[in-house]
Amino acid sequence: MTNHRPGTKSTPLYNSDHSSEHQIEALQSGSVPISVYGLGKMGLPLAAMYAKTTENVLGADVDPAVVEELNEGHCHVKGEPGLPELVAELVSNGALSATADPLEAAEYGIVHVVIVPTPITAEHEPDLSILDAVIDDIGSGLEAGDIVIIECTVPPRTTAERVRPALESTSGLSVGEFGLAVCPERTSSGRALRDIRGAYPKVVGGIDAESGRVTELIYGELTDADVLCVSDATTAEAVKVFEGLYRDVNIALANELATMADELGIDVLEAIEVANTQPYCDIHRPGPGVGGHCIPFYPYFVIAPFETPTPLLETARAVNDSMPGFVVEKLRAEFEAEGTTISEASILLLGLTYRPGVEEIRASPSLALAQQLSEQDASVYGVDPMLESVGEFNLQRLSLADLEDRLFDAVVVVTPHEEFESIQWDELERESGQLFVLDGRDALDVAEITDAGHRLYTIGVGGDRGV
Ligand SMILES: NC(=O)C1=CN([C@@H]2O[C@H](COP(=O)(O)OP(=O)(O)OC[C@H]3O[C@@H](n4cnc5c(N)ncnc54)[C@H](O)[C@@H]3O)[C@@H](O)[C@H]2O)C=CC1
Ligand SMILES: CC(=O)N[C@@H]1[C@@H](OP(=O)(O)OP(=O)(O)OC[C@H]2O[C@@H](n3ccc(=O)[nH]c3=O)[C@H](O)[C@@H]2O)O[C@H](C(=O)O)[C@@H](O)[C@@H]1O
Repeated sequence: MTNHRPGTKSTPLYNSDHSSEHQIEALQSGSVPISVYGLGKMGLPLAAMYAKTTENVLGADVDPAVVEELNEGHCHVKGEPGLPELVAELVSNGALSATADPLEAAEYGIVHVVIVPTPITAEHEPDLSILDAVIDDIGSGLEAGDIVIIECTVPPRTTAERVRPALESTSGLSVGEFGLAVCPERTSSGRALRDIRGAYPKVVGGIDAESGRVTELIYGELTDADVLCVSDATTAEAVKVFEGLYRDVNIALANELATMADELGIDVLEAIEVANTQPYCDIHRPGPGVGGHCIPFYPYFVIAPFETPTPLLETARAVNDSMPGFVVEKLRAEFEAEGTTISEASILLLGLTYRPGVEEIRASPSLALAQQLSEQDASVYGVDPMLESVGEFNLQRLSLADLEDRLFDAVVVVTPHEEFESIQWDELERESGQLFVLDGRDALDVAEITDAGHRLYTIGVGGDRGV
């Protein structure tokens, strides 16, 4: 991969004297080198889409295995339709390559796209240490005419008050000499290429007007959808976080209503489905918890850094975090009702990642479930076809094949991977009495479970639908 820094074929976009048409032509012809920092579930598809458009992307990732796999034309991200083929094509034609040295990428790119993890700490504070490290790397290679685009999700005001001063101090340049903007990634794993290509508008907010203009021009070439330019960088950050807050609060509403199913004596899922026929109603789906490193984390990007009280966000987090406990209590009550105890039980968790088809375990409900069940001395087992190792979980790993000759007292459907459709429920048995099946995601065929003679409890439905 040759270096296209200014002085050769490179064409800076920020403060460019060229026409927009010339800038777009330069972008499309490989004269605008792009550096993408973070080649994970979001960064790799994004780098690929940038490379497809600009033919000149250097990805940077601190994980040597990620870099090595990419440079061999392999796609380390699972479950993204079209991505393996696209990565292979782009690497073979020289449009995409990777380095384990972010400093090399900082020297290389004119456009610097940042999409690294922005997790929270154990104390529920935003952890921007990785972002800080990348920004320091970029600052060391930043040149006049460059632009930095923050795609990772960050607390509002981060770009204006944390990223900008850091870039200015490490580069010795000021905004006005380089650009800085926010274009939050709104994509979902499992449909990343479709989403990035344009399932919905891209949102762009610049630290200054020229940054907004350049970023709008770039994403206008990347996406088929609209590019919505908002007032400033902080507004763009807030748009992304607000989407996640809406989802967490809405899921909490569904979960709270689901816990009422037994007392109401109705199928709450049916009530939700019919309520949602009203165009102003969009109650989400209840479940055994809310996982991933997005939805459960984003509320803390507002709760922690700001003084304004956020009782709704905190209550929603508490409701969603209580759902694994709701499942454990259901199991305990079931065993108690039959005269046994959870401490004598052998319990199987089906699905350990946070949602089907995505190889991510952060904040997965199964983490809390395994921990809480183990604390009650239950024997806990877990199956997940997406995971090679389950060291983070307090349970014993089983394969789907292992289920044939095992006896369980209860099975909990936490994350219904499509591989579980092959389970022969009539072959699952308990040493004595009925197997108790708790369906956390309304994923099972009721008749199949009850015809097999098992007891079924579905979150949101209660214990006796269809039987
Ligand atoms: N996963 C998702 O569904 C979505 C995630 N996002 C946001 O995108 C960002 C990234 O998320 P994911 O791609 O899911 O994370 P990920 O954990 O899948 O990938 C992150 C990648 O960054 C690399 N990395 C870590 N430190 C680095 C550094 N200092 N320099 C360069 N690379 C480094 C890691 O090795 C890893 O390959 C986060 O801010 C997240 O909130 C936004 C929309 C959707
Ligand atoms: C509004 C929205 O759909 N946001 C998406 C979300 O993707 P993510 O991969 O986190 O999946 P998700 O479907 O939100 O699920 C998160 C968690 O919530 C649970 N969940 C989800 C929806 C629901 O009705 N009930 C429910 O319990 C899921 O099981 C999972 O454990 O968060 C992504 C992100 O911001 O990282 C975002 O880009 C995605 O578009």
